[in-house]
Amino acid sequence: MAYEKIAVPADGQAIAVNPDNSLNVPDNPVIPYIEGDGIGVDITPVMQKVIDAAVEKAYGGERRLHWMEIYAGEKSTRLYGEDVWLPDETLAAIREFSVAIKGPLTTPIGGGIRSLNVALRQDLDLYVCLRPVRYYDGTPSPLREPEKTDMVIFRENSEDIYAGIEWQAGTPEVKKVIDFLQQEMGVNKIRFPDSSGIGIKPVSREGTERLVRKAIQYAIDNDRPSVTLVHKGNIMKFTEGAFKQWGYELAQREFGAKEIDGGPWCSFKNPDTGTEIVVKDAIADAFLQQILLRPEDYDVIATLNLNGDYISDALAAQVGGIGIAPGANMSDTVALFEATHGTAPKYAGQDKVNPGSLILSAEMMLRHLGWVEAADRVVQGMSRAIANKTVTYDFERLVPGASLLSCSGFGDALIAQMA
Ligand SMILES: NC(=O)C1=CN([C@@H]2O[C@H](COP(=O)(O)OP(=O)(O)OC[C@H]3O[C@@H](n4cnc5c(N)ncnc54)[C@H](OP(=O)(O)O)[C@@H]3O)[C@@H](O)[C@H]2O)C=CC1
Ligand SMILES: O=C(O)CCC(=O)C(=O)O
Ligand SMILES: [Mg+2]
Repeated sequence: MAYEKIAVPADGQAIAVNPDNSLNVPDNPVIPYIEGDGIGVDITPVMQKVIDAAVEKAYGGERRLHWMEIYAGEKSTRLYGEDVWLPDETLAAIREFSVAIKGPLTTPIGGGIRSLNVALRQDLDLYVCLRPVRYYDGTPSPLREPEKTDMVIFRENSEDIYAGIEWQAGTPEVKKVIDFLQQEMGVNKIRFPDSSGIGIKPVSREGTERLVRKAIQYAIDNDRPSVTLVHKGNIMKFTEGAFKQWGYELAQREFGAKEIDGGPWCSFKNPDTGTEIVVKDAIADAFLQQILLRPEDYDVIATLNLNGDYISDALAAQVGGIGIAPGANMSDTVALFEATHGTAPKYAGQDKVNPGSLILSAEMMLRHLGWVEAADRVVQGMSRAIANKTVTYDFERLVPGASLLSCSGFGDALIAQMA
């Protein structure tokens, strides 16, 4: 496809998706990347340098990523025009090249601009937000035994209140919605109808099933002992309660799970290893205290969009903070890797923040490509740099005796530790 502002590297090749959704990865794949707003300018080049070094060390020049810049957010408005936050060709490039990575993008609070991060997920139907949470030795943590936190979050990425269906208080539109609810639906529980904004929370069986299916399959493929459906179904019965119900039904119907002691928990044998996988559920508020008190009880987490957003940052804090928490947004054919944190605007351009989150997101990307030798080197470099206490400000302020490195300095320390 011909692009207007995107320069496709002449010596790179597109990753192809096979009919069974596996990837056909050439040795010179083109990887589209969005630099990101705020600290994107600091962390993205460091991530690229670390990943290039890991690939070089692993494959000695036989394999190389060909980075291709694509645009979204403030940089896009400078290039394409002041109202163009997410150009069509950015979406087209991610679709064409199948695997991409992005820095964080700003979403102003209130006002009319909706989240570009959410828009990317919705437009590309990247319905899984995958966020693994694990401990690296030496990382500062508020827990006594942080190594017991080892979870993988599957956050539903396309529905829930993130669908952005809402109307502002005081507008004719919200009045129409409230009139409809009161007059035609018999609703009499809107406490202050004249000054309410209204938001809608769609949660479907299809959306739930495709997410829970991925979470259970991940538990099978990675020999994990449990999948926990996290919801607030006691209050939101037909959305979060239905998510739980549909999740259990799917586990029984598609994976042959059987109820334990009359249910609703159920379990089945991993077809690959024969070990038992338990499918259970937890109510979101109780879950947030359980992860602090008994993190070892939880492995794979399947949850709705808003819960997943909260849980991601809370769990990240247990093992060092959002500065090193990685993630990916995935459909069956496209994967867009991204840090869990945002644009941290007060640190933008200072070469200060931790690039670990984006680097570990790229490490997930290498694994997704099947380039495990390079991915392993990234983990090795990260583990050793942290264990050596050569860290960025966020860790340095919490670790006695640590040496303070800049964002780029940490990238270099990580590279120096790779075999
Ligand atoms: N996927 C995305 O692109 C996301 C975008 N956003 C957007 O980002 C903007 C800012 O959001 P905000 O709520 O401030 O959240 P941020 O995640 O940007 O920052 C919150 C705090 O987290 C810490 N932090 C974040 N990133 C790093 C890092 N790389 N290294 C070390 N510490 C880090 C800093 O803590 P401290 O002050 O203690 O140093 C920072 O002040 C908003 O517009 C929001 O919508 C938010 C989340 C995700
Ligand atoms: O899009 C945003 O501005 C925030 C998104 C977010 O917090 C997340 O995806 O974790
Ligand atoms: Mg978030």
